[in-house]
Amino acid sequence: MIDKWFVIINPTSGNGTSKKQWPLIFNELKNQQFEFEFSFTEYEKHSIKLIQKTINEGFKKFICIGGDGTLHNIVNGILSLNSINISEIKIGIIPIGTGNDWVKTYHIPKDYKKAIEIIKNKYSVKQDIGKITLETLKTTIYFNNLAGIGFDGYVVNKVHNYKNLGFLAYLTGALVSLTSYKKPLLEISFDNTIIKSKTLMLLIGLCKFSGGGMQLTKNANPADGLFDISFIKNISLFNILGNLPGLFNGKITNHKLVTNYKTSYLKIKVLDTIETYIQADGELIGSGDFTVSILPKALTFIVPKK
Ligand SMILES: Nc1ncnc2c1ncn2[C@@H]1O[C@H](COP(=O)(O)OP(=O)(O)OP(=O)(O)O)[C@@H](O)[C@H]1O
Repeated sequence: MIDKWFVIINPTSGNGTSKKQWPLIFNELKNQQFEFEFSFTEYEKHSIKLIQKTINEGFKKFICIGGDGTLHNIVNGILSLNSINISEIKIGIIPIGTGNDWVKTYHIPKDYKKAIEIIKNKYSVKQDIGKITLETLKTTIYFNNLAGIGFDGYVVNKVHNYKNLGFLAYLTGALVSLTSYKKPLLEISFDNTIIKSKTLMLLIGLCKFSGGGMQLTKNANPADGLFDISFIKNISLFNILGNLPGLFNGKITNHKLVTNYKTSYLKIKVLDTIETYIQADGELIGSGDFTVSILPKALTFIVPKK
């Protein structure tokens, strides 16, 4: 086992801010007596390979410098390695992304010096992880923040056009997408419930925030062994504009058009031919039928002490 940290930097995250800030972060890590090695990601999803390689070399402590997509890839790299003792692995985060949604649940600050101080303190929590199995591709994808099918996936598909708008990128993407999106007919089964309906979106949450700070699931708790589900049949552009603050302060989950559930397993079937978009942690992962199950307290993250 190697006691040094391994730092993974996505130089493209936050519209290139990671790359610009790296020399400052490097110096701060040295000043704070961190012993570490590091690597930049060189292409999409490279952090999956990087983390697997470094785990195989014996590293157990990681620092992720990037946004939600980089963390998502790191989580996927770890969980798809079957042969390791995952409980020994710890992940700290210096958030430099566009949305930076996962860190908001834990109040990890964007200021890199404060984020490094938190990592140095090494206080950690175990968090639930979601596991998605896509039926057509027979692939498994893990998520640590929130997944969804429908309009939110459609927005993720468009949002790269607006990343230069920072945290407003997701809201802008959503407003621009509302007129062109077509609702698929879904069958959503969990526990003793079956919902068959045209669906604007189905959100499957572990943590509280998504879409650049929006709160679209109710009472999300990342370690209760349950997903927080929001099912939205329909909502008009007019309704969204009228409820704009509610998207960010969580009040939207009380809207009569939003239904909330808690469960640990769901099965989703697409009953028509309308194209579907499934997103996990803001990354588009596929389409079609899928199942989602929870892995209780599967991964350890370094967070501020409450
Ligand atoms: N060297 C690279 N070149 C191109 N893309 C990369 C590279 N390294 C990583 N990526 C991809 O960059 C994407 C975006 O990264 P990330 O989500 O961390 O930043 P962001 O989009 O700015 O932030 P957020 O997800 O918080 O909005 C990820 O899907 C990842 O696969």
